[in-house]
Amino acid sequence: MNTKFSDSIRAKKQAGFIPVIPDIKCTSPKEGDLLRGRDPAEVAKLLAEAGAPALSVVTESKNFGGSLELLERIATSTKLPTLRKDFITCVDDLKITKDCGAEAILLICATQPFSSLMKLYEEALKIGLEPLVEAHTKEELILAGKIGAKLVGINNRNILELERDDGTVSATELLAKYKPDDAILISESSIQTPAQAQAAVRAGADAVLIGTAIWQAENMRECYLALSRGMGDYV
Ligand SMILES: O=C(O)c1ccccc1NCC(=O)[C@H](O)[C@H](O)COP(=O)(O)O
Repeated sequence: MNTKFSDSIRAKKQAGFIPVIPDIKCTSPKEGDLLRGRDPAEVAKLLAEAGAPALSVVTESKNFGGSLELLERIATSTKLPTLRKDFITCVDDLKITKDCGAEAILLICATQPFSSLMKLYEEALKIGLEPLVEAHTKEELILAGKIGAKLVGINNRNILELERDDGTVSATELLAKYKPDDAILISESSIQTPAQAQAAVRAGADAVLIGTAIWQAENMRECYLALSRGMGDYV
């Protein structure tokens, strides 16, 4: 059985690194094609070998070019705990995610009312998936606390604008203090440099989730290593 998503993040942090979760995303609604001919599963392998504690795979197809097949390929080939990022709306989505071999599932506060979020949260735990509850405002972080979330994300961008807005790490700096006390906090999106990854950690994040900067780097491995050390002038 794979290590739990949250345990893997904790272990990387205890080893003295910034736990950087690479986001395997084929297309960015803002930047276009990120693959540029590369096989995303091979990239996932490369980043796993560079020391990633966990992976995120965007499965939404229309805007991000993802798929469940890709999730399954990556979850089964890397053996790293894998998060499915998509707009999850029903219990069937959870079962399918588990069947693909994922360990964690994204639940977005902005996309549904409290009652359905709560139901999905409880069902995810029953099925054996760790729910990452994603917030973009103070109110949503308070909601995450009411749900009892132990894994919380601050998306520095507004996902309802499909990543076309210019988020910055200052969203994490402003909001981190509202996260539930005992939750692991992940700062997501718009982190481009080691200094920004450091800033997220200084603000209270336990981990960062980074896609575009790694995909656009000339040397993905070196970029990954610089981000996880929080230093260097890569990117
Ligand atoms: O995060 C979401 O809510 C989400 C839901 C469905 C599809 C995609 C979604 N987000 C995309 C991302 O997670 C970003 O790619 C990720 O945070 C990395 O951002 P960046 O480093 O700016 O590419």
